[in-house]
Amino acid sequence: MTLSTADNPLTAPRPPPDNLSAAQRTAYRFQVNGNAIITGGAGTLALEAAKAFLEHGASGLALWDLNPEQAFESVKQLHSQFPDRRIITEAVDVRDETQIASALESSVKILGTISTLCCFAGVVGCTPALSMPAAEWRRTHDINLTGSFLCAQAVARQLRAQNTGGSIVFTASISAHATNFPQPQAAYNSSKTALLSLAKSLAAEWSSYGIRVNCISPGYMDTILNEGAGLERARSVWNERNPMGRMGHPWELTGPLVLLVSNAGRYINGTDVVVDGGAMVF
Ligand SMILES: NC(=O)c1ccc[n+]([C@@H]2O[C@H](COP(=O)([O-])OP(=O)(O)OC[C@H]3O[C@@H](n4cnc5c(N)ncnc54)[C@H](O)[C@@H]3O)[C@@H](O)[C@H]2O)c1
Ligand SMILES: OC[C@@H](O)C(O)[C@H](O)CO
Repeated sequence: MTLSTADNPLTAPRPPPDNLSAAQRTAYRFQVNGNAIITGGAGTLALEAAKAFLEHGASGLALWDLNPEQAFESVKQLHSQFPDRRIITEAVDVRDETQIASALESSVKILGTISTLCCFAGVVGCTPALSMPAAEWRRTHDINLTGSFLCAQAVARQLRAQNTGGSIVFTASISAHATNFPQPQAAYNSSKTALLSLAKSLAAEWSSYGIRVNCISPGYMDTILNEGAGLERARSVWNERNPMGRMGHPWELTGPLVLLVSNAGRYINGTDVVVDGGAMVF
C-alpha cells in the first residue's frame, strides 16, 4: 500500500478558483464530473441516482444490470429528460468478472474516461436463518458483496490506467448497522455489513491513486425491494420505529449521494453516510 502525500496531485484539495461567482461556486461544489457507471442500473434507487448525477453535470452514464430490458426503460426516460448526454445500458451480472470486463471496455469505448462507480446491484430475501439454504446465503453474498468488490476492482484498475482518480460508492444499508426487524434477513444484513469494511479497506489501499471509496446506507426506502409478500406488517413496524414515521422517498437518497461523488465530497473517504430518517436512534 502506498500512502498519499501532501503533494500528490490526485488527492489535492482543488477548491473553486477565486474568480467564480457565487452561483458558479455552488455549481462547482456539487459538480458530478465526467462519466459514471451505475450497477443495478434498472432499479428504483439507481434511476433516481442517475437523474441526480445528470442534473449535477455528469456527461454520460452507463447503467449496468442483469435486466437490460428494464435498464433500457430507464435509459429512455433519462434520454427524454437529458437529450444532450450519452446514456447507455450494458447487460451485466455483477458476479461475473468476464461480463464486468466486457461491459467496462464497451462503456469506456462509448463514453470515454470514467470518474464514478456507484454500486446499487443487490438482492434481499426473508428466509429465517434456520431454514436458509446454503445456495441462498451464497447468492446474497455473491451479488451484494462480491459483485460490489468485482465492479470496484475493475473500475479502480481503469481509474489507475487513466491516472485520473475517481469516486466509488457502495450501497450498504441500515441493515449493516442494526439487525433488520421484524423480518429475518441474516444473509442480507451480513452482506451489507461486510461492505462497510470493504469500503474502508479499499479506501486505505486506493487513496494514493486518487480513488475515494465510501458507502451510503439507506434506511427503508419506498421501492419494489420492500414490497415483497409478507412485508406489509413489517412496513408498519418500520414506520412505528422511525422518528419521522415513514419510509424514505428514493429522491431523498440523492442529495447525500451527490455529496459523496461530487467536488464537495473530495475529503470524504472510507466512511458511510446513513440516510434513514433517524431509524437507528432507537
Ligand atoms: N430500498 C431500500 O429500502 C434499500 C435500503 C437499503 C439499501 N438498499 C440497497 O439499495 C440497492 C438498490 O435497491 P432498490 O430498492 O433500488 O432495489 P431494486 O430491486 O429496484 O434494484 C436492484 C437492482 O439490482 C439488479 N440486480 C440484481 N442482481 C444483479 C446482478 N447479479 N447483477 C446485476 N444487477 C443485479 C436488479 O435487476 C435491480 O435492477 C440494493 O443494493 C439494496 O440492497 C435498498
Ligand atoms: O434495512 C433496510 C433495507 O436494507 C432493506 O430495504 C430491507 O431490509 C429489505 O426488506
